[in-house]
Amino acid sequence: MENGAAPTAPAVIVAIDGPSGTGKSSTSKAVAAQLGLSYLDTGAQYRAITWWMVTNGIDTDDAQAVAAAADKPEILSGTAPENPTITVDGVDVAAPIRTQEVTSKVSAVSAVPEVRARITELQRAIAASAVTGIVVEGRDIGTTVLPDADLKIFLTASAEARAARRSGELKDADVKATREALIKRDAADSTRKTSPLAKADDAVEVDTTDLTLQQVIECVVSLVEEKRAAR
Ligand SMILES: Nc1ncnc2c1ncn2[C@@H]1O[C@H](COP(=O)(O)OP(=O)(O)O)[C@@H](O)[C@H]1O
Ligand SMILES: Nc1ccn([C@H]2C[C@H](O)[C@@H](COP(=O)(O)OP(=O)(O)O)O2)c(=O)n1
Repeated sequence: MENGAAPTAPAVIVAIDGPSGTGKSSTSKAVAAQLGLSYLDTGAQYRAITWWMVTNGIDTDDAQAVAAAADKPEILSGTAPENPTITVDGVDVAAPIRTQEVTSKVSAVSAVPEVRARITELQRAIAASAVTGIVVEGRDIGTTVLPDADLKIFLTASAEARAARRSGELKDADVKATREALIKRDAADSTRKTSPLAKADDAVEVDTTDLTLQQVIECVVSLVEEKRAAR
């Protein structure tokens, strides 16, 4: 090493994909915090662009109108795992991107190729600038956004477990209705033409149905540490 500087570990890139309610966000944030890595919630970016379309009166079922507006909003993600942030044109949208309206429209907006191209470019730039590394969670991170990630995880869980977890987060939620909405969104996300929700061939699949969140976090931390030790 020149100037006697301590050797620094190369940045580690972790991709975590899977359907809704499998534990991607909670696991990714905790793993990133524990290992001193950045954290990116790519679902929040798709929700943010969907929020912008809704707020600006764009018909989200009109793919051409969505495509034509795809490069208009400026979407910024703060990647500290203890305090992830998201703004659109300078407005904090952390709360409004979680409404039922945005949730019901996000699959249609995120299926539009121009939207995916725009958001994928943002995601790659954020990953490239993460000094110690990053945990990126979504649907197509291991397959499309970061195919050279050091570690790819694909989380799964039964529809029952996922619906129970999601409805536990929402006041007055009906588990049956939540389960139906979640299955419908997963089907739309898995069958779209452009980079659908899919497990990469080299991803490690973890079924979280009968695991506690803590167990899932420990499992992923061990897998990252194994990868780091092997380099
Ligand atoms: N293994 C688990 N066991 C029980 N609850 C979990 C588990 N993993 C996550 N949760 C809870 O389920 C809900 C959805 O988790 P989240 O991380 O948002 O999933 P995703 O990002 O995959 O949609 C959260 O309330 C979270 O605390
Ligand atoms: N990499 C990604 C991440 C999310 N999306 C789309 C598809 C998802 O239904 C929405 C919302 O994702 P988000 O992770 O916030 O969804 P959850 O409600 O946490 O399951 O965004 C995507 O197309 N590609």
